[in-house]
Amino acid sequence: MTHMHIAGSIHADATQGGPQWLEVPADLNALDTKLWPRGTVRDDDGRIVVAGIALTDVAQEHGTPTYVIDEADFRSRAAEFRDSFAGWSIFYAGKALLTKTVARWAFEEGLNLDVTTMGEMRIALAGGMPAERLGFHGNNKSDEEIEFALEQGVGRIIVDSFDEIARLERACEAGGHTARVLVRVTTGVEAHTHEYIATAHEDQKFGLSIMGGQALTALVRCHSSRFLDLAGIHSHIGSQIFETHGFEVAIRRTMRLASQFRTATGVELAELDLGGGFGIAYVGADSPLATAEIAAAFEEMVEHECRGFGLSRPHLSIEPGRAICGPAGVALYRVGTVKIVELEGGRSRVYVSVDGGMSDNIRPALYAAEYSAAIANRNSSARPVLCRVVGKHCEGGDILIRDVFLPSDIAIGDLIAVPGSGAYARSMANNYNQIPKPPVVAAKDGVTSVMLRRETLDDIMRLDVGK
Ligand SMILES: Cc1ncc(COP(=O)(O)O)c(C=O)c1O
Ligand SMILES: N[C@@H](CCCC[NH3+])C(=O)O
Repeated sequence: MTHMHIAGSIHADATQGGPQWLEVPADLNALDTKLWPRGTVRDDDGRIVVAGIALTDVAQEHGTPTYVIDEADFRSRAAEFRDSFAGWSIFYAGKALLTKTVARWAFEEGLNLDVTTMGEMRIALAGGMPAERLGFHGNNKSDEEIEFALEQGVGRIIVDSFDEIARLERACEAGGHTARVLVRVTTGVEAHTHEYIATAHEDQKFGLSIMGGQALTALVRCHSSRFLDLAGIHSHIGSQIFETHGFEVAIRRTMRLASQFRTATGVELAELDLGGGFGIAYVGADSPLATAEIAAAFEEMVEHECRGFGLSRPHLSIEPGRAICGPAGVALYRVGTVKIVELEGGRSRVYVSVDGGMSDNIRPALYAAEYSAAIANRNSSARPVLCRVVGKHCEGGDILIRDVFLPSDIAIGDLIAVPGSGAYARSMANNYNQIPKPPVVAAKDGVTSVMLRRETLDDIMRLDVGK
């Protein structure tokens, strides 16, 4: 196999769609610490070691693809939010990654949990998260979900529409419950992130508009309901956000809304929930703020707006998901084929196919999300080659990593580890091409334990009850 004419082996070439910013790494064996679970190293044999266990051993024990979650890393990030945002309520967003074990970790670290469906509620409760520590989200909660939440004593329901308010009141009346609610509002903030994960601009499905007046109407409506106990306002501007400006605007607009509510009712709202959205590093060029910096900025912004509107400081909440579980997770794949595709002008591109793809990580296909990767089973002194890491699905867009430098001796059987895979990978996994979903394995002190077992083809076959 020759790599003589591989474009991008010298530098990333924009004419091939290679990003200009992607620098040729000086040492492909070095691990950029901001991308990997804390404490990840290469051992003397060149194997990547996460939480004290070599990924080669993980692959041997659990097969590939597999998601590995470093328990200590998850817990340390949870604790960082708890400690940096002292006095705030932290709701870990279970949509990012939820298993019973993960719910228990969140609980043990003093966090609450944000859930969006019956399934998430059931897993959270089964993991020992007390119902009163759950915040129930969703723009189309079913009667069944609402009744279940009320019966279990879910701590708060974040209402998203007038239909839901009416549905919730009916369920409260029928079951003799009172529901503590927050009203999810759209602040009109254009969060600097992918369109599909920005959630506060006007023209999308979540929340009730501040600008259009529905948010205030909904707050007053909940306040005057004998079945609802209005806690306050909820705003979530989007996800994978690196700067605080969008939050600043959201805080100003929600505080203004709280002040308008006070004018309308004479009552000050007790709580403001600012949602999640804190970005993480997927590639070297990403530089997220430290949790403590975000907390300090938020405190200052809230204080400023409270002063401006003459409001007392409400109880504050946030809902980080990705920032807690994302960096804790690594996806492990095995290389199955390496193909050199000839391009125009005598150039070529290296396609490295792994044994997973868009069924276990839909994010690159859905959001053009970027990832990085490293060979996990060995060191290599071969020169860096710009590669495209692709999956095994029947889809040209089944690209896991569009551009990444890997050593030119990458070969069949090598293990590829993709950091930042703890969030929204397994939780958004699907069975495209009837591929079973990979397991999620917790790693701690050199030992792994399966949190979610690998789906089997039998599981999939059993669903097919046709003749
Ligand atoms: C209401 C709500 N809260 C919290 C989150 C968690 O977001 P992230 O994982 O970006 O922190 C989301 C997802 O975007 C969400 O929709
Ligand atoms: N699923 C999105 C983010 C969260 C959307 C939920 N509101 C992602 O993978 O980045």
